[in-house]
This record gives sequence, structure tokens and C-alpha cells, in this order.
Amino acid sequence: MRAVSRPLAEVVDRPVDLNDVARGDGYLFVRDGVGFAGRGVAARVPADEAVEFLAAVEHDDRAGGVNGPIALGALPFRPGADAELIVPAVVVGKDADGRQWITEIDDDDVRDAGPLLPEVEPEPTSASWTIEPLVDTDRYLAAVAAARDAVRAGTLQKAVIARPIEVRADRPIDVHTVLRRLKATFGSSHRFSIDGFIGASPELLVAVDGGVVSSFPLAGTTRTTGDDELDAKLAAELHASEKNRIEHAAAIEMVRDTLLPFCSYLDWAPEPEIVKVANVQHLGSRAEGMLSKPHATVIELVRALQPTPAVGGHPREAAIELIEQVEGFERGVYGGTVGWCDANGDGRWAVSLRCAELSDDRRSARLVAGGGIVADSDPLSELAETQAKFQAMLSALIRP
Ligand SMILES: C=C(O[C@@H]1C=C(C(=O)O)C=C[C@H]1O)C(=O)O
Repeated sequence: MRAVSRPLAEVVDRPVDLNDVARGDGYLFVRDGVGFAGRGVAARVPADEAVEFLAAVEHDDRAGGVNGPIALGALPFRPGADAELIVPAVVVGKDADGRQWITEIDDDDVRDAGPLLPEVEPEPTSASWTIEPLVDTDRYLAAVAAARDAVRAGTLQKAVIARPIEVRADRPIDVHTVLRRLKATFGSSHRFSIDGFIGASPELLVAVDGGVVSSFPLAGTTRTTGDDELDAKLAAELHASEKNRIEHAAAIEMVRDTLLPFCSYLDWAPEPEIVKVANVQHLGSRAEGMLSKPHATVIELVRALQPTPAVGGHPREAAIELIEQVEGFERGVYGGTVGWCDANGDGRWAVSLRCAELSDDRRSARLVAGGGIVADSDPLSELAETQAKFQAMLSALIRP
């Protein structure tokens, strides 16, 4: 397989929005205008073989030092689960320095990727909607209580309990329109679209960029209200809350302990910061370090980290066992990770949160949200937290 990369300006003479390249049938992974949009499928490869596969592609880099072909996709919640990544036939990339390029797989048997930009604007149509819990609220509340009791009994330090809902529309959901809305409201979150799996995750699991590794685990949540003064007060309470500090510590300690053996050094912010998105605010702790040489690929780091206690719990095995016993549904890709890698093993992976899985006919979507449970967790407050988290996708999907 061969690939050619060129400056985007050689191909298009107008500004390109990655959401328009991906639209309803392509691939997207972007945050703050930096990332990729792809079209067409050149190959599907097992995630653990993706870096090797890409390294075997002959890359003619006429754009000068760009990533070249990439593989992107989603890995399920369950650790080590098989997953395939997609190598798009055409990829438009944008980096933080403002460079824009296009990489095309130059192969006869690659499926037609269609025009790079849409011929028609998406039409934001209105529809009527129903929303239904897929697990009874009582069952969810009992699951939270069971997790809390397990922590009180000393079996666990923390477990994340989630619940699914289903949104149904009377006409197909237009993914292109939804992606544009997510960009408008959640521009700084990792926005993704992969075969009907769409979302806007605020949480970076891990990124590798030329030997530099970073991670930004989030855990501990409060709401936003639209009133900046009140939001600041809620943020201060979150920062001071013992319960949320315990939830947060479990997540960052695991991420740090997992990354350290791969690193020559790793720096941590001494205090968590507040990460505010449109619907909620979190405690987050940024980490950055240098990988030891020869350095691990981003896929190896993803496999080691995933799931962190931000979505699973601590200890991991006991938490996953409890989750599977009490939650009452299959998580699938929720709580997994979504991202991309290139031939050098660089890449960026977000935790699969604030997301929706669309049905093949795109008339329904499953949304899942959860929260970390510790000894002092209150089931009804946790229910309210999931409702706040659902707002991210609900506000992008539902426009009656
Ligand atoms: C589990 C979710 O979010 C995670 C759990 C958090 C918490 O318990 O406070 C915060 C951010 C995420 O790491 C979700 O959005 O479904």
C-alpha cells in the first residue's frame, strides 16, 4: 500500500471544516480544530497491529513531516477486548501549528471515498423524540447503593456505575448536523464520529507525540448552571469536597502508576484543576512526561491504562466484576476509548464518554452516563449527575 500527503491548499481553495469532511458517512477525531477527518476505508486492522500495518505503508510526504496514514477507532470498555481500527482512504489533518494537509491511500482497490466536501449543506430538520431508560431507575439506584456498600465493606475503593437511555426519533438522525452542534458547544472536547459512534469527550486517556506522553484524567463532578458566579461557587465546593477528592485520587494514582514504568520522567500537577465544559465541571489532573527509549506506542499505553478508575474503579478487576453484576446492561464501547495512531506509534485517545451509539437506520441512539461511587455517595445525587452528563449528547441530538 502507498500513501501520498500534500498540503491541503493544493487540493481545495477554501477553508475546510473537518466536520464537513467527515459528515454523516466519514470519520472524525478532533479537538479545538486539531485532528483528523477521514473518508472511505482502505483497510480494517486489529488495534494491536495497527502501528505495524501503517509502518509498512510506503509514505510519500510532500507536505513535509506530517503523520501520513492513520488508523482510528474505538476500543470497548472490557480490557483487552478485540477491536478493529479503520485506515481511511483519505484523511485531512490539521495540527496545532496551523498546518493542514491531505493524505490519500493510492491503491486501485480502495473504496470510493466520495467528494471531499459535501455538495449540499446538511438540513437541520426537526423531529419528534422519545427518551426511555434502558435500565429501570430503581435498578440503577440499587446498583449505586450496592457499589457504595461494597466500598463501605472494604471490598473496593471505588466503582463507576452507569445507566443507559435510548433516544428514538421519527426520522433518521443527521450526524453531520449533530457534529456541527457538538463543535459549537463542546469545541474543546474530543469530538468523534466512527461508524455511528459519536460523542464529545472532555477526558484525555493518553496522547503520545514524538516521545512526549500526556494524560488528563478527570474524576469528581459538579453541575454548571449558566450563572458564572454560582458555577465558581460549585467549583470551589467540588475542589474542597472530601468525597470527590477520594474519587479523583483513585483515578490519578492508577494512571500515574501505570505510565511511570514506560517513562524516563513524568510530571504531575500537585493539585487538581477545574475542567469546565458546557454541562458539567470536573476535577482534572494533568500529567506529562518523556517515554523511555525505545518508546511504547500509544496503543500499548492505551491497552495498559484502559479502563482507568475514571470509568471502571479500583481495584480494577473487583470493580469490573461488580459493575457486570449490578449494572444490568452491556457497556460495549461506552467507557472504552476512542482515538487514532500513526506509523510512529504517536496518537491521541479519549475516554469514550458523553457519547451516543446510533442504530444502523439512525432512528435511535443509545446514550450511557455514569459516575464514580465511593463510601459517601448518595444514589439520588448520582442519578442527577448522570442526568447532567446526558445533557452533552441530548442537547446535540434533540431539536424538536
Ligand atoms: C463516567 C463518566 O464520567 C467519568 C466520571 C466522572 C466522575 O465520576 O466524576 C467524571 C468524569 C469522567 O471520568 C460519564 O460521563 O459517563
